[in-house]
Amino acid sequence: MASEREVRARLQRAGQEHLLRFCAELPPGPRAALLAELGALEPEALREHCRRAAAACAHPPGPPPDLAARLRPLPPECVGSASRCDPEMRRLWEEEGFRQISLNKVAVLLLAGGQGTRLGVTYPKGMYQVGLPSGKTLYQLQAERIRRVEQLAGQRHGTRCNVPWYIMTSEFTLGPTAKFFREHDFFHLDPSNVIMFEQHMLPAVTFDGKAMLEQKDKVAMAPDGNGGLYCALADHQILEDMERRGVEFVHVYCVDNILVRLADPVFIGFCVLRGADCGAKVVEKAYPEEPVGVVCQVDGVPQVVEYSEISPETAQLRGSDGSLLYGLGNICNHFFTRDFLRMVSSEFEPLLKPHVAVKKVPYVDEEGNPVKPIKPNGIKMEKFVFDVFRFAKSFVAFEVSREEEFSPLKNAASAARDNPATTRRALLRQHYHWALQAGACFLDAGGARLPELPSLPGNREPPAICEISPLVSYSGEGLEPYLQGREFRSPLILDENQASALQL
Ligand SMILES: CC(=O)N[C@H]1[C@@H](OP(=O)(O)O)O[C@H](CO)[C@@H](O)[C@@H]1O
Repeated sequence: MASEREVRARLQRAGQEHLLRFCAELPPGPRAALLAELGALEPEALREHCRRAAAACAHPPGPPPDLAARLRPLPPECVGSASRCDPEMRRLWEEEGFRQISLNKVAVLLLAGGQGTRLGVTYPKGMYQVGLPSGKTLYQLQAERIRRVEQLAGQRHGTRCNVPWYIMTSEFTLGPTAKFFREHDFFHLDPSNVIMFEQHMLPAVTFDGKAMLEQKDKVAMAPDGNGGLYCALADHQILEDMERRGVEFVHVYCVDNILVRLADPVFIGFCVLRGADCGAKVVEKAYPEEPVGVVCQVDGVPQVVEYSEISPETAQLRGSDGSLLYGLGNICNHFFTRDFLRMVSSEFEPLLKPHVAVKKVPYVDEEGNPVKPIKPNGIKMEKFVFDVFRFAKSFVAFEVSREEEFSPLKNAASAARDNPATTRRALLRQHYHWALQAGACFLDAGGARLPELPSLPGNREPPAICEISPLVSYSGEGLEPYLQGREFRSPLILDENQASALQL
């Protein structure tokens, strides 16, 4: 381990010697921990990181002044749609997706390094359960969708196949996530097909370019954003692992969308048949200020303009048909070929510009007292996963229905949107709808038929509670043998046991 003198010399080179100001008074254990943490920071990179953070912060906040003039909607030929296409076309995409899955060429990759600050939990978001009757967490729903999609592909092609699950965690989420998976027996997935790896952390920086101490013996560190993926892929030889397994196509997604379709065969098939190296699933934005990035072109190349970086005027622009001009909302579900990921990790990653987030960062003051700031005091620098779209040779966007595929858990219960209640409702409405489509009928306590969904406002609870295990149905398929022509009273929990009982 590096000595204090060595660490001090390195920090001097980075202009960050103040990080050692409490070192002399620390007991041996914490002192060694601090020196180890600081010794791992590469001086030139640290200097550059702090310089960039302060420089970026010196610019006025908000979108770059010339951005609006450089934006264009994506050309229609780059955009496909799952909901507004010929059903035969959709069938072909799905068929192709299943074929690739059955050949073990598809993996999923979860971005799960975030801290869940908005949700207000101290554990990884994937461990959250939104109050479904089954009590399932986001991780469990995702694991079960993987198992079901493997099963469906296997049945179609008479094979046994695997969809490896890569999970990018951070210093905050790796320990608890790994423990949670072990405690739940990997949700009956083969542990050798669940590969966790860690993204980097970067110091938070003051407005004048000084890395911050969170405690006397600990630097205030934050994950380097979901675009930290590309460094992490290289650091942990993940692409080599994919190559060994024969994976060619990767579905990258973020943890919080309760309706996420892992390795969605329709999306995979669409991207593969289009010959795309990079793709993004989108939904139509619900309203101009919705906090989703928009997929569009900047200077003629595909890009996502994040919700924090688009001006309200641009967000409100409408086309001649009255719809939002920049209305393709990014739902953080991306398709990449392994080749594309290799190119990005080995060549283009250094070109990704970090984005600046000004945040409230807990720190210790000059006397060493811990302070919880009430206003933003520090800068976190994050790379964004979608910033690589501009390097694609063939980029496509794929529009899907919000009701079927997008309901993110971002906020605590007190927020009006994207909270535990809205995500639970979105899933239960979907399952109620699937059950009706499969020919089920729900009765109220007095035995009268309950209504179908389309007549109900979007924000209402479904008339009856129906939760369908992903192990029984991935996207509404295959439910008729259990439900057709049958009457149910709320709640109907259709898990594997109930399904077998109903089939008898
Ligand atoms: C950097 C990044 O990936 N931002 C994504 C991501 O936003 P967060 O607010 O960071 O969760 O998810 C949104 C969809 O839920 C998507 O619209 C947005 O562009």
